[in-house]
Amino acid sequence: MIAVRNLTKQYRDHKAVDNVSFDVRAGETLILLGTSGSGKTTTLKMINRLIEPTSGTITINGVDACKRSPHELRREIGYVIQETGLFPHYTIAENIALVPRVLNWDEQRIQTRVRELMNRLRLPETYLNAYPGQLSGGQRQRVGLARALAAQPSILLMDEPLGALDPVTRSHIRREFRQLDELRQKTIVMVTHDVQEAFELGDRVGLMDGGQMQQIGTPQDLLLRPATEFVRQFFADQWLPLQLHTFSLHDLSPYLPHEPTYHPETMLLPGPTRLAEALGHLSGAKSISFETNNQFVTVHLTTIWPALSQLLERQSA
Ligand SMILES: Nc1ncnc2c1ncn2[C@@H]1O[C@H](COP(=O)(O)OP(=O)(O)OP(=O)(O)O)[C@@H](O)[C@H]1O
Repeated sequence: MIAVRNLTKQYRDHKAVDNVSFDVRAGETLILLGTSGSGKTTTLKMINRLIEPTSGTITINGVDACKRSPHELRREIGYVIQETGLFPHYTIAENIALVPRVLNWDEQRIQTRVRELMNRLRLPETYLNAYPGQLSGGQRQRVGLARALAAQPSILLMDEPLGALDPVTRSHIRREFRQLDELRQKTIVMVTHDVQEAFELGDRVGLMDGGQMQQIGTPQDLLLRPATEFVRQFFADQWLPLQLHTFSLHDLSPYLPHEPTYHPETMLLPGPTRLAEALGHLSGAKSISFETNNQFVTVHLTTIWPALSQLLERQSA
């Protein structure tokens, strides 16, 4: 869907982005991760031509992005930024309706779409006529996302969309993002410097440094098969929490004692639930269960840690 080839952006004698190539498949979430100044935002902004590349190509659905009008391109690609970029003197409804109005949708269709998005993003309809200043940071962030989704773009670019929020709200909204059907079907490129966020939301992660792509792969690839010493070091101090975000209850299954009966009083979770989330549930319940290969597996606090240690040992062997 998006093919980036040998992309470079040069400012005087400094290469902000240096010969970067990657693909983003339809429906995939690719996270651009890296320290400050590593070239993530510049790469993202070249995709919708907010920044023009010095050299290299970007092809979107088989068409060279540089051969298209930037305005037309940006109408088709949703864009979410940290400060949300909401217009303070427009109501929430007017902010969300911005692109559909530019595209001349009829008023009834706009109203229906605005309400639909507000419902999906859990924004009460009483906020329709409120102004951005009357909302909390987390709510404004949801409005920013609703605005980017309004005209149903197939591609969404997000630059630190949760960067301005406190850690608790951030992790809450992150969970909501993952569960949102509207986002599941989108091709997403998202910039963050938060490693856990990258591992939680990314199908694949591209780690950048000094304008170059150091490695691109699944979270497991980066963690367990680092291409360079830089990649290994980058994740070293968060190795365990990242593993918990990488592996699911399914992955743990071979190392858990399989009890013959399913305890109906336990909390039932889907098998793909990541271990970090499963542990969160387990801390508030005696046990959790999940289904794998047509049988239920029950997990207790006393059985999860030995199983996890075996799983990690096997992975790093
Ligand atoms: N307009 C510009 N003129 C000159 N240098 C620039 C310009 N924009 C960005 N740079 C430089 O290019 C490099 C990459 O910047 P970029 O904003 O892409 O990094 P980033 O990884 O997104 O960082 P952050 O996480 O801090 O936003 C930085 O060294 C930055 O100073």
